[in-house]
Amino acid sequence: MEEVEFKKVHDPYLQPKMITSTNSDSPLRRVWLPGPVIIGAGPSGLAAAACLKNHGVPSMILEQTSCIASLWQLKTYDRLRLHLPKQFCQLPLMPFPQDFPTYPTKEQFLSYLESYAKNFDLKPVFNATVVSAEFDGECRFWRVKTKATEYVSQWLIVASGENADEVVPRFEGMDEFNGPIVHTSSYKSGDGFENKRVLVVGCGNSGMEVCLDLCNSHAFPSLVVRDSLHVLPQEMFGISTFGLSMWLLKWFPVRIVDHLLLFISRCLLGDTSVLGLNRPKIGPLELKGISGKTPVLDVGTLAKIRSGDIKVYPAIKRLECNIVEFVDGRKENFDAIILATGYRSNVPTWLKDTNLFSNKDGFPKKKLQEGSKGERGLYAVGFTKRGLLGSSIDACRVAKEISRQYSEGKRECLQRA
Ligand SMILES: Cc1cc2nc3c(=O)[nH]c(=O)nc-3n(C[C@H](O)[C@H](O)[C@H](O)COP(=O)(O)OP(=O)(O)OC[C@H]3O[C@@H](n4cnc5c(N)ncnc54)[C@H](O)[C@@H]3O)c2cc1C
Ligand SMILES: NC(=O)C1=CN([C@@H]2O[C@H](COP(=O)(O)OP(=O)(O)OC[C@H]3O[C@@H](n4cnc5c(N)ncnc54)[C@H](OP(=O)(O)O)[C@@H]3O)[C@@H](O)[C@H]2O)C=CC1
Ligand SMILES: O=C(O)C(=O)Cc1c[nH]c2ccccc12
Repeated sequence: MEEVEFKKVHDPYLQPKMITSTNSDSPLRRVWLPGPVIIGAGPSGLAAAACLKNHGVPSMILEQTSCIASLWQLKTYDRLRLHLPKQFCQLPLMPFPQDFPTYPTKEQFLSYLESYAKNFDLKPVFNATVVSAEFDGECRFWRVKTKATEYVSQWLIVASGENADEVVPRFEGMDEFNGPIVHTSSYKSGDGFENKRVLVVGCGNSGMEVCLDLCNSHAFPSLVVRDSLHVLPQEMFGISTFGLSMWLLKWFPVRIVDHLLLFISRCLLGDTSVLGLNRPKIGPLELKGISGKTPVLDVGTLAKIRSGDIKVYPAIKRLECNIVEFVDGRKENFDAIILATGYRSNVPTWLKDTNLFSNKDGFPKKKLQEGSKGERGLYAVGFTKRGLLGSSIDACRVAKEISRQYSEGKRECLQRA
C-alpha cells in the first residue's frame, strides 16, 4: 500500500493533489504531499510558501496556533512598531502598501501579512503542532507528525522561528516572590502597572521598549543589565541606522563601519557607560555577525534612564517576598517582575535524527545555512539572526532550489511514463 502511494505521489498527472490514506498499524491519518511541508505560518513560512507558489510548486504549512504570525498576534505588546524601516521588513513578491509609515505599527504589519496570505491563497493547517519530523531513509521521504496526522513529503522546510519558546530563567527565591512574574511575551501594555515598581529583567530591544512603555503608563520601571550591550540611535541625521549600516557595509569593512556608528552614537547619545550600559569590546555589527546579539535601537528609553525615570541594576542574586537582591549587594522592593529574557528555537524538541540542526541552540548548523542545497531535502528559513530581511532572502533561495528539484523530478517522471 505504501509503495503504491509512494509511486502515486511521484506521478506528475496527480500533482499537485495530495493523497490521504489511513494506516492500519497507526491511528494517524497519512497525507502524502507532492510538494514541501513547511513548519510554521510566521513571516518565514508564508514567504517560503509564496515563493514556492510563484515557481508553481504547491506546499503545505503546518501551524501550531490558530492564526498566522502567532508571534506578532499573540506574543507582542500593543505599542510595538517595526524597528527597521519598512523596505527591510517586507516579504518577497509583495511590497508594503505605499501609505504605510517608515516604521509600520504591529497592526499594519499584521494586516499586511493577512493580505499577503490572501494574495497568494496560502491556507495553513491551523492547530497542527508538529511533534516529530523524521527522515525515512527507506523511501527517502520526511515523515512529519502532528497529533492526528502524518504528513509525508520529499522536502521539509523548518520555519518555526528563532523565537519559538520563551527563555524563563530561575532565580533563588523565585517561588516566594509576592507579585506577578511574567515574560514579555505576555506583556500587552502598562495597564494595571500604574504606580507599581516593576523590575524588567533583560535589556534587549524588548526589555528597553517595555521599560519605556511602563514609564509612559506612569509605572516606576527598573532595568536589570547583567552584561555589556550596544545601544544605537534608531536614526542618524534622519537616516535609519540600519539602512546607513547596510549602505556603508557595501563600501567599507565591518570594523570601519562599527567605528563610525560608535562615533556618531557617542555624539548623539553620549557615553552610555555612565548610565550603567557598558559597551562590548567588539563593535555592534561585528558582534551581530559573530553572536547574533542584536544591538538595541533606542526609541527613547535612554532619555528616561538619563532622567532617572528608569533605574539600572546589575544581575539578580536572589528574590525574597517583594525584595530583590542584586549582585552588588543592593536590595530593593518591587511589585512585579517582567522577564525580557528572550526566546529560543524549539527545533530540537521535534526534529529527530539530524546533525544539520544544533541540539544546543536549535539553529541550523553552518553546513545547512551556507549550502543552498539542503541535505535530504531539509531546509531552514528564518534562522540567520537577520530579522525579516533574512527570512525573505532565505525564502527566495530555498524556493528556487526546491523548484529546480521539483521540475527535474517531474521531467524524469514524464520521461519514464
Ligand atoms: C517583539 C519582536 C519584534 C520584532 N521586530 C522585528 C523587526 O522590526 N524587524 C525584523 O526584521 N525582525 C523583527 N523581529 C524578529 C522576528 O523574528 C521576525 O519579525 C519574524 O517574526 C520571524 O518570523 P518567523 O516566521 O521566522 O518566526 P515566527 O514569527 O516566530 O513564526 C514561527 C511560527 O511557527 C510556529 N511554530 C513553532 N513551532 C511549531 C511547531 N512545532 N509546529 C507548528 N508550528 C510551529 C509558531 O507558532 C509561529 O507562528 C522581532 C521579534 C520580536 C520578538
Ligand atoms: N521594535 C522591535 O522591532 C523589537 C524587536 N525585537 C527583536 O526581538 C528579538 C528578541 O528580543 P528580546 O526579547 O529583547 O530578546 P534578546 O534575546 O534580544 O534579549 C534578551 C536579554 O535578556 C538578558 N537575559 C537573559 N537571561 C537573563 C538573566 N537570567 N538575567 C538577566 N538578564 C538576562 C540578555 O542578556 P545577555 O545579553 O547578557 O544574555 C539580553 O539582554 C530580537 O531579535 C529583537 O531585536 C524585540 C523587541 C522590539
Ligand atoms: O530585529 C531583529 O532581531 C533583527 O535581527 C533585525 C536586525 C538585523 N540586523 C540588525 C542590526 C542592527 C539592528 C537590528 C538588526
